[in-house]
Amino acid sequence: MSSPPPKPEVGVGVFLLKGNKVLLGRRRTSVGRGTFALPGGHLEFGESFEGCAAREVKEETGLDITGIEFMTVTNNVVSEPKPVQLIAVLMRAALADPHQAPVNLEPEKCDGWDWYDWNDLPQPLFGPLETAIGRGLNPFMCN
Ligand SMILES: Nc1nc2c([nH]c(=O)n2[C@H]2C[C@H](O)[C@@H](COP(=O)(O)OP(=O)(O)OP(=O)(O)O)O2)c(=O)[nH]1
Ligand SMILES: [Mg+2]
Repeated sequence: MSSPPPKPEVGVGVFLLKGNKVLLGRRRTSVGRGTFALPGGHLEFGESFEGCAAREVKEETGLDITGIEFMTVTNNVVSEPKPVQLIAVLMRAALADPHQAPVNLEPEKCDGWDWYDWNDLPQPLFGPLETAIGRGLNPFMCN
């Protein structure tokens, strides 16, 4: 008998904006390894999207964020290294302290954080992020 398909995962990703730049880090984890993605992670039981965004950014970068707003939801099936359906709630936010610098607090998951010009994003982007931007998502535009 074949095993049942895996349950979809719910994640929250954060466009952290500074001037015309966005914070990205290259993933070391198996899903999307080697691609540039937003800080973020899995929604915990009972958590709000804003709460998850603030917690994950703090855990991964040490940064405190403010002005956290919902942008959109993505829904992707990734087949490597194993099939998984990723539901990502994408938020945007700003630095609470514009002088605070990111620290790579989970080096087993990320090569390091850096600010990238929105008009000159690094490649390759994490698939679900690439898809959302390719559809016209722009966190610098009002919605
Ligand atoms: N970080 C991040 N995750 C994203 C993006 N787009 C997207 O679909 N996701 C999905 C992939 C994962 O299924 C989910 C959680 O993100 P993650 O892979 O960074 O999770 P994590 O290890 O930091 O989380 P955790 O288990 O420690 O809570 O969100 C994105 O741009 N950035
Ligand atoms: Mg993460």
